Amino acid sequence: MNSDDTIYALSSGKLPAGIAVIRISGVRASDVLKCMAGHLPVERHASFSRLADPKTGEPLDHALVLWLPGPGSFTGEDIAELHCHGGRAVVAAVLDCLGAMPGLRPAEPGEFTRRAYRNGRLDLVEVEGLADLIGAETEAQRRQALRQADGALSELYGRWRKDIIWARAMIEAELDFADEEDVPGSISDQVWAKVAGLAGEIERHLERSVAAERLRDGVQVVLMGRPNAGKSSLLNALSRRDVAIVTEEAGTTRDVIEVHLDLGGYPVTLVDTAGIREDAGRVEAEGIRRARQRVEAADLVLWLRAADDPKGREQIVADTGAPVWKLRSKSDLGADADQLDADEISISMQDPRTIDGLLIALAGFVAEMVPTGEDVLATRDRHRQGLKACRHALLQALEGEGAPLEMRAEELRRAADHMGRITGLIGVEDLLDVIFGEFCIGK
Ligand SMILES: Nc1nc2c(ncn2[C@@H]2O[C@H](COP(=O)(O)OP(=O)(O)OP(=O)(O)O)[C@@H](O)[C@H]2O)c(=O)[nH]1
Ligand SMILES: [K+]
Ligand SMILES: [Mg+2]
Repeated sequence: MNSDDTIYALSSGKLPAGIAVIRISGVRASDVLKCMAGHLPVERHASFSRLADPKTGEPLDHALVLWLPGPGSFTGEDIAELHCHGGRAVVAAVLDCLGAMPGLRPAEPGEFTRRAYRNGRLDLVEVEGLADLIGAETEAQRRQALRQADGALSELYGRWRKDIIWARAMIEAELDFADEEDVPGSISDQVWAKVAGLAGEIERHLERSVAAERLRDGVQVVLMGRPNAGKSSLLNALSRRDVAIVTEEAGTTRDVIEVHLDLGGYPVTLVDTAGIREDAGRVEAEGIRRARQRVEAADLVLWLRAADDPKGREQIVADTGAPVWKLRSKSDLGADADQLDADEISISMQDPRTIDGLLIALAGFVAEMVPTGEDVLATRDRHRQGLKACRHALLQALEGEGAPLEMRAEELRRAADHMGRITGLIGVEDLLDVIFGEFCIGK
């Protein structure tokens, strides 16, 4: 794979579609337009053109074409866009012609964005924001991803890195004067006070970022309970879809089933599990093991006991640090309301109001867990690891009081490097394949 090739790909979605957008990036982009559309349009103006096979002259389609010369384009290279009719045969014919042109080859997944990164159009945090924006399923996710893609998080990390570099420069300047006995210590005191302030700021940022990661990945709500408690029925009702199989047979669900919900703009992953019981067969036992595993990562557990199950009460709720909401399911089957424990919520598939009530309560819970407002927060484990390492180096520098200043300055250099690695300014080659592999072809 040559990174200087001109690359092309279908950048729009599944075919057939009304319109298909084919994107070409690289030095040969202008030749593509001249050969296939017969002319190079005015830059950044859409023009209507007849596309033809450059070899045979055979007409292929009528299309809107765009000429977006670098370096001000998305990739920083010359870009041509062909907005053709979205028929499978149309797109196949155009892609065939592109493939037959020398110096052109199909793009790898994420390769357009990779070039944008290489050409300094985006830093790594912005690239990740872009991936999140494409993956965003809810309104709150979209807002958070857009802020990140627009550079708000990069700006914060860039500012912190500059502050650290400044602190190091000041300390190193002090080193140069170290021989002179009566240099007042006040400048270095100020520098260390700033470093301490920054370490505190990073710590608070880390604390709040847990919520941002929840928003990115979705709040995990796990349904548990004995077999036949009505877990799969509840999953279907909450998601208003027929996702999980429901039968009167105990042990119907054997595997973990996930549904993604949008609750008031916030993403929720609802997880249905195998009913927990001791005398399960092999497959079911494996399902129960997986259920217990999922509960470890849960943000909330909904524990169901059926109103007509005398054993329901004995069942011990699984090991979890998450809050547990106790639901008494099938309440239409339980005769007397006094059986309801004070901390139980009563639900029934026969009464849609109970499901609506539960949905509202869930939406409230989820809204509490995810960040509010326009906070700019770390959204990934990668950011968190980098920030922790940076903060650790800052603390080392601060605690080194009495140690040679050279060593403390070296810790500051490390701290700045950790920060630089988050945005991709420093030594990230090993990360690139993972990050760009997240994208689809055509982005
Ligand atoms: N009367 C009544 N029946 C219900 C209610 N909810 C579920 N059921 C019935 O209870 C049976 C079991 O429901 P499921 O949703 O499969 O229960 P489950 O907890 O997923 O069961 P397993 O996957 O086997 O652990 C089915 O026959 C459902 O139709 C309810 O609110 N009222
Ligand atoms: K069942
Ligand atoms: Mg089930």
